[in-house]
Formats: sequence, C-alpha cells, structure tokens
Amino acid sequence: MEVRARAPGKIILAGEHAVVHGSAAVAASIGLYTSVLLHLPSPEDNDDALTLHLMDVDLKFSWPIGRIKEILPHSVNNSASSPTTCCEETIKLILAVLEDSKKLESKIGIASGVVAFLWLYTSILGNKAAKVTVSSDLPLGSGLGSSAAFCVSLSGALLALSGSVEVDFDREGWVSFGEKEQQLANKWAFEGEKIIHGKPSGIDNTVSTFGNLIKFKSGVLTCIKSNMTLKMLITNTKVGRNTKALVAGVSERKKRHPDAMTSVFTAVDFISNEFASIIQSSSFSDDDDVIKKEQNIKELMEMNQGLLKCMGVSHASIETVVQTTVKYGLTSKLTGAGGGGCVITLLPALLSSAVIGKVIEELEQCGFQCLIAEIGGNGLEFRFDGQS
Ligand SMILES: Nc1ncnc2c1ncn2[C@@H]1O[C@H](COP(=O)(O)OP(=O)(O)OP(=O)(O)O)[C@@H](O)[C@H]1O
Ligand SMILES: C[C@@](O)(CCO)CC(=O)[O-]
Ligand SMILES: [Mg+2]
Repeated sequence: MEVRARAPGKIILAGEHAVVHGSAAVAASIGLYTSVLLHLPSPEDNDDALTLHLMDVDLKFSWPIGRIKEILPHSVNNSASSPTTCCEETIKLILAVLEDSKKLESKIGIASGVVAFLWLYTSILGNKAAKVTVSSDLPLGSGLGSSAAFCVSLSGALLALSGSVEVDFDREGWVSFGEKEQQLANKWAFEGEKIIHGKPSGIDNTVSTFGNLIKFKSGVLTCIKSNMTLKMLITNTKVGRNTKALVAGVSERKKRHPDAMTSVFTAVDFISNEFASIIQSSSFSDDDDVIKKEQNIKELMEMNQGLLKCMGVSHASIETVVQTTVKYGLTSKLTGAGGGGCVITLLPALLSSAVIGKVIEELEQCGFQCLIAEIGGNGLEFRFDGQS
C-alpha cells in the first residue's frame, strides 16, 4: 500500500518571532512543496525494517523494527488520534542511536529532522515496516518553512495509512483531508516542529496544513479572504541559519530587556493586524486605491524589518538585499527566522517587468538566488494513484 502527501512552504508577511511571544502574524503558503512517499510492504514481502530516504540531503537510514521497539517502546501502544509531545529524554535516546550511524556528522541540522521523523512515525504508525522517501522544492533552513512542510507532509502521509482517519482510496489526483483530519495532521506536525524548533508558535505548520493566507495569534488561526494580488520577490541570501537558535536568541534578549522587548512585540502586533486588514479589504475603486494600499503595506514592511533588527535577527546579507531593492524604490523585509535565509520584496502591481528584471539581476550578482512564488495556494494534500 502506498500514499504520497505534499505540503507547501510559506512566507511570513508580518510578525515572525513576535508571534512566538503572543503577537499576531500574517503568513501565506507558497507554491513550493515537500513531498513524502510512504510505502507499506505487504506481509509476504517479509520486510522487517523502517527505511528513510532524505533525497534533498542525500541520506538513507534503515532501522530494524526490533531496534525501533527497543528505543521507542511507545510504538507498541501508539495512538494516532492523540498527538503527544516527545520528551527531552526520548530526544536524547534517539539522538544517541543516530550518532551510531555516523551519517549525520557533517549534516548536524538534519539530526533534529530525523528525530521528528522517528517520533511522528512511531506515534502514528507504531512499529510497522515501511519505506519513506522525502523530497522538497524548498531550500532547507532558509525561512520558507521547510521544517513545517516536512512535518505536515509526513503527518499527512502517516495519518492517511494509519486507519484512524477517513480517506477515500479510490479518488484520483491530489485530494485534501476533511477539516477534522487537517486539524489532527496539524497537531502532529506541531509536535514535530517542537522537536526541530524548540519553541514554535505553530504558524508555520498551520499555514502549511491549511494553505492560503492566514492571520495567526496565540494558536488561533483566522483565514484572510483577499482580492488583492500580492506579488513578492523571494531572495535567498543562501546564508545558512537555524530557526531554533534564532528563536532562543530572541527569548534571551527578552529576558535581558523585558520592557523594551515587550514594546517591540506590541508594535509588531499592531503592524500585523493593520497588514491583515489592508489585504482583506475587498474592493479597489481604482489604480490610485491600489497604489495607496501598496504604499501602506510598504511602510508596514519597513517598520517590521526595523523591529526585527531590534530583536537581533537581521544579518548583513539581509541588509544588502534591503539596500539593493531600495535603490529601485522597493521595500524588503526578512521572512521566517532571519539570520540569513530569505528576504521578501513587495512587487507593486504597476511595476514594469523591465525593473523587476534589473533588480533580480543586481541581486543575483551579489550571489543571491531570486524567485517569484505563487502566494496563497493549497495546503496539505495526498494522492493514492501512484502519480507524483
Ligand atoms: N526535505 C527535508 N529533508 C530532511 N530534513 C528536512 C527537510 N526539510 C526540513 N528538514 C528539517 O528541518 C530543518 C530546517 O528547519 P528550520 O526551521 O531551521 O528552517 P526552515 O523551516 O526552512 O525555516 P523557517 O523555520 O525560518 O521557516 C533541517 O535542518 C531538517 O532537520
Ligand atoms: C521565527 C518564527 O516566528 C517563524 C519561523 O518561520 C518561529 C515560529 O513562529 O515558530
Ligand atoms: Mg522551520
């Protein structure tokens, strides 16, 4: 039996980091996906191993099922319908097993992804033998939510074959889960994100599961219906960073300067709320109206970038993108955890393609990589028809 599941990456338009501390944030899914292919062998195959192939980092693992039962005894009595948190002790136990394999020495950031995989797999499917392959369109560890897309697509594939949610095996093409099943996949993905991020707000897994444009505050999701065509240029500075360390750094700064940082988070809350209300106001009387709204969005992005700098999560490479785009009258801000990674630039509706071409050329000359992604598409989907 086999299923393929996919979940999109995201950009955060306003509110990253502050959202971990209770402020509102606005995010949109993008048309770049992580896909998981889950194959459960039939009993006559006599397969007695769980294998994982991470194509993006060219790593393969294989664990005998007996070993899985030993390290993760909960896999014997797993319950797919009640998401549970992996405790520190278990994370350490799994990491010790991974160190045995010696494969992760040069790819240390990947270890937490493999721990999340083992936790989600054994909690949802128990100790069955299987072959799992993961591949992604997203750059890993760059602010586009690769960890969330990984956890969401994995949770979706595992739940689809767990027997504990309703799915129609005869449907062709990509299919979405029902709302109850989406909620369950989202909760499991959040447990995976906790292993990778330490203290996630839940915004990344939520937008990856449900897709579209969302506002998110203190775990509560509000869908944003927008008629505004938001076009963003995404620039990957290719400077590597780690979300867990950046999120922890902001919390440390908050401990040192609680009042100042609380004021910064409050300012971001206002920015995100204003951002959401601008994009969800439905009617545009004329071009001037669009220009006025874009002008307001630009200002909000500029203020948000300034506050992210106050939080200590900007980077010289991010500032270079901001300075380069400002020469063309364009506004940019970091997206995701910062510290390098990706930057978004608002491309106004009336901006000529010649100017867009010039900006991209200049950014690419700095060694960055640019892409224009579709904003606000579908969330988690799966298919049984063997197509990719
Ligand atoms: N396709 C994948 N294959 C293997 N591991 C992955 C994959 N995608 C994500 N991961 C895991 O997620 C980690 C990257 O997550 P991280 O949160 O640091 O960055 P991000 O999610 O891309 O950015 P942000 O959280 O800022 O949006 C990787 O080091 C790895 O552990
Ligand atoms: C930095 C952060 O706000 C967004 C990462 O995409 C972390 C989180 O919300 O979990
Ligand atoms: Mg992440």
